[in-house]
Amino acid sequence: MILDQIAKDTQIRVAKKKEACPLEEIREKALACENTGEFPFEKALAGKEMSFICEVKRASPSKGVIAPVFPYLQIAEEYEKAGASAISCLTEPKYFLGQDRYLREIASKVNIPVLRKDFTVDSYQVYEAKVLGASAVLLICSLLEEETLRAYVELAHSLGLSALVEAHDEGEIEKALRAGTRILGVNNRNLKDFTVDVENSLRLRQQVPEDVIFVAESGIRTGEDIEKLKKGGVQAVLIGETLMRSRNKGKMLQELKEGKR
Ligand SMILES: O=C(O)c1ccccc1NCC(=O)[C@H](O)[C@H](O)COP(=O)(O)O
Repeated sequence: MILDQIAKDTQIRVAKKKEACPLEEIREKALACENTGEFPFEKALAGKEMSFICEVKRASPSKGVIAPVFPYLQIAEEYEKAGASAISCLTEPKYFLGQDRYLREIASKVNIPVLRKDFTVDSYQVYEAKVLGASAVLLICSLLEEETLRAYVELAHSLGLSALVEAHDEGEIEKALRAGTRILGVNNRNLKDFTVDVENSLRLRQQVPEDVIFVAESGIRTGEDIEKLKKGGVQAVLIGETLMRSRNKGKMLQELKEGKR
């Protein structure tokens, strides 16, 4: 499956990074960063209204290049201005054409929290996310053993980072909850055939307790999708392609928020 290939390549990427800046060094840098213990990402999603995590994404394995022109800072600012709750920034370079610097620059430019969207397979990446200025990291259940998942959730929390733990099915939701997640994302994209179905979030919503923030991820295209998810008790949505392909991203976000599109 594509996820296994991405994970293998990520391990190689992290090993190279460790040669340039060893784990102990990145750990010290992360510990030297400000930690107010306030968890801005979690706070941003915890309101009564539906929260919008808007993604800055150049490409993806399923869609190829989505944004041949990629003014990432401008996009992030447009999202913020249009009322995004948080930004998701891809840093994976091979399949998503992401860069660490996109995250660093965006996090220092906007006043809303930024999620580091990467394929976390090593604690190194959690420390690195903190150093880059992220407020949250993505942890994908299927990439991590339960004990490792728990350890990374705890590590993120100890650094003042939130963890968005991503699940695809009932079993992974149970695993995420046992690992102590406070924010659970259900990915509507089937990573075997890349089909998307927002019903996946609605179906799995019942399994997640009310005190855990529930995020629906992927394949969200219309105001109708948003309304359906709202009615189903979903607190936040993560939207990438629909916004990235729009010529006027701010307007698109506003219309989605109003349930118009
Ligand atoms: O999108 C892919 O092709 C993909 C393939 C393998 C692993 C992850 C993948 N997507 C990452 C995401 O989760 C999305 O970027 C995110 O949920 C936004 O989805 P969308 O709104 O459909 O762009």
